[in-house]
Amino acid sequence: MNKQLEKEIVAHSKVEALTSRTLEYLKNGFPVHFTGPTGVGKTSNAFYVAKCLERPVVVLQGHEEMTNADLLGDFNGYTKKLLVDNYIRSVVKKEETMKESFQEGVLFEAVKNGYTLIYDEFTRSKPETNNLFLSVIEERILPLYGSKHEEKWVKVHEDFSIIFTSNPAEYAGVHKTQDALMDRMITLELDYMEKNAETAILTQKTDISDEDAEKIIHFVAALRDKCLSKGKQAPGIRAAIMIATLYKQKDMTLSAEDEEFKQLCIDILLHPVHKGMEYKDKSRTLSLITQEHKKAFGGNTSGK
Ligand SMILES: Nc1ncnc2c1ncn2[C@@H]1O[C@H](COP(=O)(O)OP(=O)(O)OP(=O)(O)O)[C@@H](O)[C@H]1O
Repeated sequence: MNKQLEKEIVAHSKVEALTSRTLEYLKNGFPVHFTGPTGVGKTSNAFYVAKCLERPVVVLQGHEEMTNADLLGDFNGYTKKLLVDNYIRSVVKKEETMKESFQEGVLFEAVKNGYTLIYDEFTRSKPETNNLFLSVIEERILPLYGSKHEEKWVKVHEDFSIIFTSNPAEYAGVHKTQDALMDRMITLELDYMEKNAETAILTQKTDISDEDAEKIIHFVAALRDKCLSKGKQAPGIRAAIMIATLYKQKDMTLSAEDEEFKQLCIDILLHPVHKGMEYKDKSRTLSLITQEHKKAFGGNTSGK
C-alpha cells in the first residue's frame, strides 16, 4: 500500500467495525461494495481494507470509455528478434522472427496473481464492460474472449479480492442499473462520519488545533444537516479540509469578525450548500451560511 495513504488513515471506530466485517466477507470469496455520498470515506476505507489483506493492490477508476482491452490487456505491437549466425566466416545465416507482445490489463494481472483490486466508481463504466466481472465472481474464471490471447480463460487466484465503490447520486441517468453485478456483491452503505471522527481527520490532515478543527467541523456539519433534510447534495469533509488549509495558510482569525475568513467560508460553501436546497433563491443560502458562521465563530479570536 501507498505509504502516504497508510499515514493518512484515521482508524476511528466506524472504520474498524466496517473493516473487520469487510475482511470477513472478502475472505469468504464475496466482493464488497462501498456506496454512499461523496466524501464519506469510501475510497479511503477500501484502501485500508486492502492494506489489511496484505496483498499487492491495483486500482481501477471507472469511466465511460473503459473497454475489455483495458481490463484484459492487448497485443501492443511486435518484438523483433534477429539471430545472426556466422560461425563459418564465409556463410552468414540470418533468422528474423516477429512476435506480438501482450500487455496484461489490470484485471488480468490482478486475477492471475491474486492481487486486491479496488474498482473505484465502477458505475461510471458501461454495463457491457463490467459484465466480465460476472464470471470472475461467480465461476472464478476470467474469460479472455475477443483478446486474441491463446488461452480462452484464466483461473482466478484464490487470494484475489475485489472492493467496489460507487456514489448513488451518480446512478441516475448514466447507465442502466447493473443489477446482475450488484446481486453478486455485498453492498455496505457508508454515511457521513461522526463529528469526532471528522475532527480527528481534519486535525491530522491540516495540522490545526483540535479546538479549531472541532469548530470548523461543527459549522460544516450544521449546514450539511440543513441540506440533508431538504436536498440530496451536501458539503462534506473535503469542504472542511479546504477551509482549514486556507485559514491556516493565510493566517486568518477563526472569528465571525474576520471578513476574510467569512468570505473564504462563503466561497467554499455557497455552491455545495445551495445544491442541497430545494429553492432557487441563492441569497437565502447566503444568509443561512452567514447565520451559521456567526453561531460557530461568533466573538471568537483563536490562535492556531
Ligand atoms: N478514515 C479516514 N482517515 C483519514 N482521512 C479520511 C478518512 N476518511 C476519509 N478521509 C479523507 O476524506 C476525504 C474524502 O474521503 P474519500 O475520498 O475516501 O471519500 P469518498 O467517499 O471515496 O468520496 P468520493 O465519492 O467523492 O470519491 C479524503 O481527503 C480522505 O483522505
